[in-house]
Amino acid sequence: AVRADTCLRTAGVGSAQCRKYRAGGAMEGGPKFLSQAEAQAVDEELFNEYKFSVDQLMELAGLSCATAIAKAYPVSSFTSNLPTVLVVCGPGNNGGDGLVCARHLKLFGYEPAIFYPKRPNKSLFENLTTQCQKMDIPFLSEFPQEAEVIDGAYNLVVDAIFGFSFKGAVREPFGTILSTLKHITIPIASVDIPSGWDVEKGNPDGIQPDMLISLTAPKQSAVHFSGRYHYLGGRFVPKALEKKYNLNLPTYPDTECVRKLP
Ligand SMILES: NC(=O)C1=CN([C@@H]2O[C@H](COP(=O)(O)OP(=O)(O)OC[C@H]3O[C@@H](n4cnc5c(N)ncnc54)[C@H](O)[C@@H]3O)[C@@H](O)[C@H]2O)[C@@H](O)CC1
Ligand SMILES: [K+]
Repeated sequence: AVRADTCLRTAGVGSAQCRKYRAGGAMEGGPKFLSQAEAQAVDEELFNEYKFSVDQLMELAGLSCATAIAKAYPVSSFTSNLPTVLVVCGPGNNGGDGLVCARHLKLFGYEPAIFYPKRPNKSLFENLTTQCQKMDIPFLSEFPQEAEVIDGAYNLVVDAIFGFSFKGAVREPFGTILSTLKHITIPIASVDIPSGWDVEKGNPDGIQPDMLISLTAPKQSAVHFSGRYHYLGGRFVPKALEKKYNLNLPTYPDTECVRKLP
């Protein structure tokens, strides 16, 4: 859990950010911020004990991301002719969330394009890819090298490269991609964790997204998120599992699949 001393070190005594946290873990009255091991344990339990399938939870996760994006960046807020969005997908389940998110964004009236350079040889990801292709969502064959090209062609970048299983130094081609994303001026919406950030410690030299959609529960690195919009999504956690891990999740409004966090 996030400790008050981490908060004191990074935000300073008496800062608004610091006062939000208390020793031992959670934000005052708010959700617990998970370590990498806790996030992986909750994940395993959802699949092994509660018998959810990956497809099920990925669909809800990706829908949450598209919904949160539509709330923070409605199509009408974009100034360009077309509501274009670039969705960058990584090699694991975070990338799968990105594919689902792109499909729902298309249904919500956006014009997503996907860059998906490392595709796992599994039917789950192949099917999600086919669904997007058949919905006329273009897949880019190359990543734009210049930040200005991305700024000119898109209104928003969805970062679905790495989630809670990211470890160590970023390997190619994602190092180059993240370096370019550090220089764009359009907003980045990160799925679960800003890619390239240590799941617990963050990364002060990494990308600085404008939006973070924490799935299931925020991870410890979310303390370092300084963008405008922090949403919680993934409204699928059974009460007994929430209790076991002391997740202290906030309630979602009526039938919403996301909620804004302070
Ligand atoms: N537990 C949950 O509650 C759910 C999790 N979901 C998503 O699943 C994500 C976790 O998915 P995964 O466990 O598949 O892992 P990730 O998608 O976080 O990443 C794993 C992939 O990244 C690669 N990788 C790791 N470190 C790297 C590095 N330094 N350089 C280059 N490549 C690296 C790994 O080889 C692997 O292919 C979550 O963050 C969330 O987005 C959702 O799909 C559904 C529900
Ligand atoms: K991400």
